[in-house]
Amino acid sequence: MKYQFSFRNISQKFTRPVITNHGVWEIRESVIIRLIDIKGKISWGEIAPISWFGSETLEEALDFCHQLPREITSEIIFEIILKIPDKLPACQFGFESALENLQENHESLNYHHLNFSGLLPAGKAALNQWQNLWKQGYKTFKWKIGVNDITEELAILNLLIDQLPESAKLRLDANGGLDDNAAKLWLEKCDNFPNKIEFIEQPLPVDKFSEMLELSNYYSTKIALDESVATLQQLENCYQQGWRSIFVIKPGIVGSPSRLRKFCQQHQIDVVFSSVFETAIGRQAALKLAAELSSNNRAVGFGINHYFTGSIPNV
Ligand SMILES: O=C(O)CCC(=O)c1ccccc1C(=O)O
Ligand SMILES: [Mg+2]
Repeated sequence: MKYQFSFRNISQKFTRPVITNHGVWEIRESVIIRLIDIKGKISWGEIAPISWFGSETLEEALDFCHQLPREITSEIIFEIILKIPDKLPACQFGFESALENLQENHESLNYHHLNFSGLLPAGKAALNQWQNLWKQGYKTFKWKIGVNDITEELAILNLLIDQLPESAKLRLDANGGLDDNAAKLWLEKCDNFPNKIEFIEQPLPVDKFSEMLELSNYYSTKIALDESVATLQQLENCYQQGWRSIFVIKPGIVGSPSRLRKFCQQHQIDVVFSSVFETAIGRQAALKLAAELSSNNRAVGFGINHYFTGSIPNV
């Protein structure tokens, strides 16, 4: 049995640039891969790296694809996929999920029971955007912080909390952009609204693990690690070091789906699944994992497909 392998680099413009503590993100590039088996059955996969988040770069992913043969026998395809190095986590996800797609029928796919979190724009733009998402059924929102001056952001948070309906929940995502003092200010503030704030995501940079562990023991507002657990190795590491609060998992860059399943089944961790702004191809594979492995009924950070202008290009 033989598989035909091909791939293509695609790029899409965000409807509105994504602004985080890391800067302004305007264009999403990824690699779409295609496997065709001998019967002509086609399966897609997506490699959507975010190098500033700890995955490989797009160039490294493309280099990996370039060195693969265009025709792969079934004996070696599993070999290849199992041997993708850990420094290429987005490739591990793309290839393994493409192969899984070939092996199963799609009717088993059902993630309609999941709740979704909607992503608000940073800054005061959040104040006139949540209504739109609320109308579409979102009850959980995520707002980026650590982007503007903290006094200004804390004032916007007050307004946002006043405006949001009783049952709405809010997550704050600092993308590692706070210092110790700012993190404490935010956590103190959030402790005053225990029914409104679900958690603060990645308050401090990745190298400040023990400080975040300390903060999570001191404040009642939950802390979710995101950048700190971008890949499976990091996830395993933070778990070993005693993290028992929330873990954000971005399947698109975390690495091998089968290894992720194993980890989640072995350890009862509190997880939030989240997108890497992938196309419908990566999204479907990621949501499948979210449906299987989500815990505590936490909303998944996958908004709707309104991130990009235009439709998904032909591949
Ligand atoms: O998690 C979500 O709710 C949306 C996705 C998201 O915020 C995100 C998307 C791409 C890269 C980084 C992040 C992030 O959580 O920091
Ligand atoms: Mg985050």
